[in-house]
Amino acid sequence: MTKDELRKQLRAARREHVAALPASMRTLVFMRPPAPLLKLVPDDAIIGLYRATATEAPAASYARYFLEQGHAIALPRFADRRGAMEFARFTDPFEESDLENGPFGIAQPSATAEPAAPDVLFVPLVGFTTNGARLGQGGGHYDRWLAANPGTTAIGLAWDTQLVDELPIEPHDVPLSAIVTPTRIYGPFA
Ligand SMILES: Nc1nc2c(c(=O)[nH]1)N(C=O)[C@@H](CNc1ccc(C(=O)N[C@@H](CCC(=O)O)C(=O)O)cc1)CN2
Ligand SMILES: Nc1ncnc2c1ncn2[C@@H]1O[C@H](COP(=O)(O)OP(=O)(O)OP(=O)(O)O)[C@@H](O)[C@H]1O
Repeated sequence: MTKDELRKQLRAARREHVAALPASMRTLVFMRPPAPLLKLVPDDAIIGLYRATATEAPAASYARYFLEQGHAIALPRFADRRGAMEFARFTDPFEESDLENGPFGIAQPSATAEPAAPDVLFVPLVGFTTNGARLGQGGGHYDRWLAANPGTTAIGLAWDTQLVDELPIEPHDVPLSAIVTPTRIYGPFA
């Protein structure tokens, strides 16, 4: 199957999976990072997160958790749809008062928010494999950012239905260090 065919199938599976979850359940998963993964997070690490869409694994509790642990939080920001992805500080994960509408229909830090490059980056995904391969939205945003910032530890957050046996891998695809689902931790991979 091509990446586009896989995306179509996996997005549909993700939508159905989330629609079948009671709203109360959706808010109770991904409450905080599992202990084995915290070993990948240095005390002074800047934590990159994302502002989840309705069907992605929710990342809001992680933002609040890491903020309370004293970490700086950063979210993706785009000047416009064609621009490169950068990261900027997210200081209010409780009220989200410092976010504004972004070009992909995803809230993002305002243009005046201070740039900050994550050391540990939690990423959304469309599909993943047990050994850390990742299929994204197809924009190449994360792959390009990770190629330009090679020291970054990238960790996927996903629903279990996003697991696939195999993904077509291209040379630019950057593997994940670990993936967290509501039932499992895959990795950390050496
Ligand atoms: N929550 C979130 N934030 C993110 C990403 C993401 O995947 N999820 N990105 C990852 O790169 C970057 C934004 N880039 C994006 C590139 C393409 C599409 C996109 O094609 N979205 C589909 C909708 C897919 C669906 O929800 O079924 C679309 O607009 O048709 C979205 C974001 C950074 N921020
Ligand atoms: N490091 C890179 N340098 C230049 N182009 C890149 C790089 N990484 C990815 N691309 C380009 O981005 C496009 C999308 O790539 P791909 O289908 O692998 O995206 P994805 O992994 O699903 O998306 P994302 O990384 O945003 O989650 C492709 O045209 C690819 O050539």
